[in-house]
Amino acid sequence: MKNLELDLGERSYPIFIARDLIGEPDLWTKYIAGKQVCIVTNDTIAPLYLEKLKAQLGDKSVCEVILPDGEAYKTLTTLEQIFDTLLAKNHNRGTTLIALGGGVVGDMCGFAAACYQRGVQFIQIPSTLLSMVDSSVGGKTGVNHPMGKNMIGAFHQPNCVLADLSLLDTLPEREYSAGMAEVIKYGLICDAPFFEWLESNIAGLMSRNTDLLEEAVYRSCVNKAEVVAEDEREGGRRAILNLGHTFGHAIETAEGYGNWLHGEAVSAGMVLAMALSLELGWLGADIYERGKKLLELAGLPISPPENMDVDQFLQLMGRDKKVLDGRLRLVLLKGLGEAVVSSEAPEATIAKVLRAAGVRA
Ligand SMILES: NC(=O)c1ccc[n+]([C@@H]2O[C@H](COP(=O)([O-])OP(=O)(O)OC[C@H]3O[C@@H](n4cnc5c(N)ncnc54)[C@H](O)[C@@H]3O)[C@@H](O)[C@H]2O)c1
Ligand SMILES: O=C(O)C(=O)C[C@@H](O)[C@H](O)[C@H](O)COP(=O)(O)O
Ligand SMILES: [Zn+2]
Repeated sequence: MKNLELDLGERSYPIFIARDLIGEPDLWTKYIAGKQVCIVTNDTIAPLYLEKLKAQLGDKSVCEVILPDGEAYKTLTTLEQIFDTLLAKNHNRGTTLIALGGGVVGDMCGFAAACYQRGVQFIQIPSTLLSMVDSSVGGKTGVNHPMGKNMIGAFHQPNCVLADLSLLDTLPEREYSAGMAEVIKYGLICDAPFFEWLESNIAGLMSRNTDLLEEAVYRSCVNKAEVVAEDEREGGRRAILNLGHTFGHAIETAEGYGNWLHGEAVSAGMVLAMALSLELGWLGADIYERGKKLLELAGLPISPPENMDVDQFLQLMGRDKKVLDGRLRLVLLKGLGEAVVSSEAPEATIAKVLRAAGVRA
């Protein structure tokens, strides 16, 4: 087992990473403060893991909310199901919510925890690679709006994160690849040795070798925890975690939530961000090629969708949460493991890079 702590003073919490962790209640149920527990999951994950989780909760008073599966349901409307159940079952401020699922369930459960009776505690049990390495850590919670990704949300940290790697045994290949996009992101933005380690081990990782997987999840969480500990609410450095996301969120919104998976859109977005960094003369062509190659070996798309045009891209990118005084701020690379947040890229250069990647003029 590998553990780490996200250091946020009195809101610090542990992240446990190993196989078969749900079955070790002594390790994690102490992070449930009171008697009441509400498990939030979805209709794909519930038949696989809900009973196993409930069996660990001994004398707790447990209820469950089973949401419809999919990014398209990451909405304010779906959230009402959680609030309706909590109220119907008389859950009070001492309740603890448990997110059992991927990033969609985690983001919604976390947001419900941030809002219910103005804030209750919650635990993250991530069940996808993406949620183990990224969304369960750091306290960003929220839902989408038809006009933009994650537009409504809150920062709300969990009490603990339980990354039980055995849950990944049932994860479909496409979803596993999507998670690899965020893993590779850490190498690109802040950890060149990790990027090189990923290059050397990508074949074993794609065949889900347990030791390699544990190491990749651990090193991803270490990187994320370090950035979040320094800048919890994205006043500055945390924005580097957004590499590829201004492009990627535009793709997800344009394509209809769920058609391009988040990790797929981020992969194509990171290639665009690297291409822009190259165009600005900030990044060597060798690093650009290595980044693209690694994403490809992870089974990820490296080009944006063919049906978008440049104006639509730029318009959607203009709604990004990092926009300041009407100017786009993009995460770009000045080298391997050296991300910067910059508003220096002229719109004409961004448009040129989009066209060069095959986006219609
Ligand atoms: N809060 C953050 O910091 C943060 C970070 C990254 C991404 N996100 C968000 O996370 C979401 C993407 O998360 P995701 O990639 O986990 O997608 P997801 O939650 O949609 O899960 C992917 C699919 O896999 C299924 N699934 C989950 N676990 C499974 C398992 N163990 N076995 C079989 N099937 C399983 C799900 O039901 C779903 O169909 C996006 O909404 C994205 O915006 C948030
Ligand atoms: O934790 C962060 O900070 C991130 O940016 C991680 C991203 O991978 C994640 O997709 C996040 O939800 C994006 O946040 P947003 O603020 O751009 O919506
Ligand atoms: Zn992301």
